[in-house]
Amino acid sequence: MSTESLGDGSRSLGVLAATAMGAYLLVIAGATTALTDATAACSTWPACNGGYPFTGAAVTIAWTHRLLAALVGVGVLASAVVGWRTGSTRIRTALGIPAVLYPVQIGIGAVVATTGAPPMVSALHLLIGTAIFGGLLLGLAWSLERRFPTRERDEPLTKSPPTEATPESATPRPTGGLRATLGAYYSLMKPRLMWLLCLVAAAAMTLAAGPNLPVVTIVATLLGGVLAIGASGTFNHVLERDVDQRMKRTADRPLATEIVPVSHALAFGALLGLASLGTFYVFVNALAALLGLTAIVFYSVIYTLVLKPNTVQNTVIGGAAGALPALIGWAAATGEIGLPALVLAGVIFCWTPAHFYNLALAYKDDYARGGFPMMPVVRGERLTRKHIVYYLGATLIAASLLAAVDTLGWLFAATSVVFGAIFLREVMALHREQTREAAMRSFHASNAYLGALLFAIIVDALVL
Ligand code: HEM
Ligand SMILES: CC(C)=CCC/C(C)=C/CC/C(C)=C/COP(=O)(O)OP(=O)(O)O
Repeated sequence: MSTESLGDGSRSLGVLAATAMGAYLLVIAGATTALTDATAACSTWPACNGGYPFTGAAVTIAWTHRLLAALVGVGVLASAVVGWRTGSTRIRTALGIPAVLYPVQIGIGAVVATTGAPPMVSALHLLIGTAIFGGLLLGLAWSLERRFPTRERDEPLTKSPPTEATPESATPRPTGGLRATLGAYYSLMKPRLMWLLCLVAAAAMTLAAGPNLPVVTIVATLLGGVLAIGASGTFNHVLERDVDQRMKRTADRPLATEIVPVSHALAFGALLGLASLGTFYVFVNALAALLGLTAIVFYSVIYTLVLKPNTVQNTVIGGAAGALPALIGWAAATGEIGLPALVLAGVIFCWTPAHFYNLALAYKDDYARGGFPMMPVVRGERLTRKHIVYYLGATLIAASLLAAVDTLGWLFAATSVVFGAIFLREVMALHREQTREAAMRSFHASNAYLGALLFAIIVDALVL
């Protein structure tokens, strides 16, 4: 992580970030089967089976874990010193706790290595590792907040009265034509969301069934999902057509410009919804159809009508709808809902605010103009940036839990660490730069993190 360009105090932030990600690497590696196997191959401590040479992959993994643990230990000490120097009680506490827990963790690590890892001791090792990571991340979030206060006005805005807006692109009202009409119906389905939501369902199916799933189930689940997103996206356009006219980002949408009549859009949405549920019911199973219906109703009605205009927690609660494809994928493969599916849904749930709050920052004025109580609008930019760090941390912890409840391996762990570090780097840049461009980079890093993680799940479960 580049610390040179961060300016005064940036080296300290770099130390905190690198130590937090190092601690995370230890946690997620500890949760994977690769390290469990390695522990069995290396039953003496602190050196593995008398020291050199590194005989075989398992012993190499065990050695790497121990050497990395020593390195992170130095980082934890350095972080405690950094925290102490700030003079802030909460930063001192957040960064002091990892320093106190670290020797305990080393002792438990020795027990895990030498006694064949009884489940309770291994679980405690992971739990304390997570607490160390959590302390470091909180210390980082609070240090970032202190180091980079919001440059512009940051008083909470009240729900501002909507005002007229000119479309950002000043799009002339389309005059029709088959191409334009088809394009309008296509955009009603919110196609840009589809790849990632489909990847969620695909990852869940793969986790549940590995390569042993009939092609028809895979195709029907993804098709049913695409149609469900299309239906709920269309209903969302219908319900928000007035407010879309007032927001620059959305003023050129097909219902805001009236290129598509409301009645046609409603019929299109209903058709997509029926096609989705029919596909799920006929080619997959009744549970998948029920979950698909829940997702459509949640996004179109509960999120759009109830949550989005009325509560600052709209994104957090709304994340439950985005997490449903994880349950749909698992249900498609097994006919039930399993623990790994719930944990994967938890990953998506935690990730959603870390994903959307970047856009909420980038389009804060637009959301205020539309009268939506988005986090930066009602609670300010500083708090929103800090919450992005919190939810990023929660996402990483949820991903390590997924490694613990399922048999995921090194590719999954490495992807979460590498793309998590890239995401964290962009979130730190957002704190520093506080521009729309930085918020958009952080938004794209959020999508890259989840996309890569889901892809790694699929490859891990199918190939490795
Ligand atoms: C409350 C939940 C969520 C909110 C409020 C939200 C909000 C948004 C918004 C406003 C956009 C821009 C859309 C556009 O310009 O058309 C967007 C883009 C996107 N969202 Fe979300 N989102 C949420 C959850 C999710 C979930 C659960 C996923 C997938 C797992 C997801 C994946 C995407 C993708 C792939 C894009 C497009 C990115 C691009 O165009 O580069 N979102 N989101
Ligand atoms: C299977 C299925 C139906 C899944 C649905 C999953 C789901 C709810 C995804 C979340 C997508 C979402 C809320 C996007 C845009 O927000 P917005 O509508 O607030 O964005 P806008 O400001 O662009 O209108």
